[in-house]
Amino acid sequence: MENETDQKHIYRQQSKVMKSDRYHRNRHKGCIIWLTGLSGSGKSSISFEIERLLFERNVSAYVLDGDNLRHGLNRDLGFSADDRRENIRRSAEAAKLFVDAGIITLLSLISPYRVDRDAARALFEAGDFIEVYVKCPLDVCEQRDPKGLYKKARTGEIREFTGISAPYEPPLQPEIVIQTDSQTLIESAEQIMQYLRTYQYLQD
Ligand SMILES: Nc1ncnc2c1ncn2[C@@H]1O[C@H](COP(=O)(O)OS(=O)(=O)O)[C@@H](OP(=O)(O)O)[C@H]1O
Ligand SMILES: Nc1ncnc2c1ncn2[C@@H]1O[C@H](COP(=O)(O)OP(=O)(O)O)[C@@H](O)[C@H]1O
Repeated sequence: MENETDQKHIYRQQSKVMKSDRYHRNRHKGCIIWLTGLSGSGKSSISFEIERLLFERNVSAYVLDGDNLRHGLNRDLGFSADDRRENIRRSAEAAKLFVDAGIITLLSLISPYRVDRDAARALFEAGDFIEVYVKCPLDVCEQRDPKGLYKKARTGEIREFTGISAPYEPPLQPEIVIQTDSQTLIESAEQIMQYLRTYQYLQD
């Protein structure tokens, strides 16, 4: 690390507001719901649907969407394995700030490499990280092709496209698996809402 010496002189500052204080005030926990899956599997649709459902219940929730982050914070990054790793690292660090603030944070990123997702998980306390595998066969994603990207990947106009010319490693032990080729969007969102209620992320 180029600034290892400088890092030695940086100290963590402690908030006077405890995590439990926020939980009691907000009546819900802060956590990260990490949605991983192929392009077109349904990550964004599900995230924004849950954000709306939670908002209607007066729960603080916010979506950090991979596409949107790549317009700002991550605009300098492409799709090589190294750039994806940095994309995921920065996004996870940003999400951690939201979680510390007590917000239910939905992060939808293809995040194709297991090692990168595991590194993200390691940033969070046990129970604060909910990995959701948004599972959908490649041929169904390709048929949906909501942005016409698979077509471009097949002609070679887009290189290193996940599922076509770059790998996707499915999670081994995600907290939730959502099968979006056999469910409606509403059913998929409800599956995550049910998890939040069952494990008391929501108090009422
Ligand atoms: N080469 C390549 N591979 C995959 N995806 C591509 C590529 N080029 C552009 N896009 C568009 O970028 C979105 C994926 O960005 P992410 O930040 O989620 O990707 S990653 O987590 O860093 O792998 C992805 O969004 P979603 O379709 O919502 O998944 C695509 O719209
Ligand atoms: N159960 C489901 N959950 C989420 N999306 C679904 C589902 N069934 C069909 N879809 C459709 O699949 C597409 C998924 O696109 P999108 O949410 O942009 O995926 P991603 O963010 O993973 O690229 C949308 O057109 C959506 O309406």
